[in-house]
Amino acid sequence: MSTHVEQGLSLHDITVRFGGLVALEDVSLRVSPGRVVGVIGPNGAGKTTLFNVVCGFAVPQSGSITLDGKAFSPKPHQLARHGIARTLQGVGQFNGMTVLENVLVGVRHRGAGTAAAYEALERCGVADVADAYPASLPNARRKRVELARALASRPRILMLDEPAGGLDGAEIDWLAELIKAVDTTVLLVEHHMDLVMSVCDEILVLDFGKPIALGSPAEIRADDKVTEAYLGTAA
Ligand SMILES: Nc1ncnc2c1ncn2[C@@H]1O[C@H](COP(=O)(O)OP(=O)(O)OP(=O)(O)O)[C@@H](O)[C@H]1O
Repeated sequence: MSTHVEQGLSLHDITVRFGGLVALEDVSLRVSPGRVVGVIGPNGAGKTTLFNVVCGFAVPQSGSITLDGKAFSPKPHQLARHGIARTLQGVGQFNGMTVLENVLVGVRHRGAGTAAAYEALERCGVADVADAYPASLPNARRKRVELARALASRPRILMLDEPAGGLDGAEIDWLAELIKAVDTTVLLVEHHMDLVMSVCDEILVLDFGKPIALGSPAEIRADDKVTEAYLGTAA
């Protein structure tokens, strides 16, 4: 008799429709503990929708999600309770709070405190702006603060939504090193192919909502369907 329980986050045959448009069609994905899993695809492929499903911002018409083998219905306000932290495409920070106060929002519920917030800010190289207001910072620094906010809760699953957006080469290199160094499971939705290829253990490729490939970076690079999907768009 097997007592094996599937650890981590799994999506099973997820379908999401917006009216007549199928944004995700029968998408399955397993995000095992400690892995960095990337989701890529041309514009409109369904990447953000998949991220939104895991965060509870979008509810699938069919399919299911499990967390450590148990049925999971994500709710945005309950993610922290399940050890899931996310960054958003924009930099969703409260402008009326300082950088430190923003990061504390991520740790307060877990009984940790200022030390954990500073540790995350230091790790992301932005402890020097702890007392600044996010709006006064350049985009790249704000994105680092957003990462610090997510990391400060010491999540077991870190979800990153287009973290490379708007960053230059040096910042993307820094981000790649950070993702490789975090000892947590990562689900990364990203356009920047070099970043995805350099940090991911496994990559899911979506095209018009359909999963067209799943494999290691080397397998994805060599997959003709993936090349076709990208060459077939103007992006
Ligand atoms: N709330 C919504 N209402 C209607 N259609 C939507 C909604 N959200 C997404 N879509 C549509 O679903 C499809 C998938 O969109 P999604 O944003 O998930 O793709 P994406 O891969 O993240 O694209 P991009 O790379 O451009 O960010 C697109 O055709 C999009 O127009």
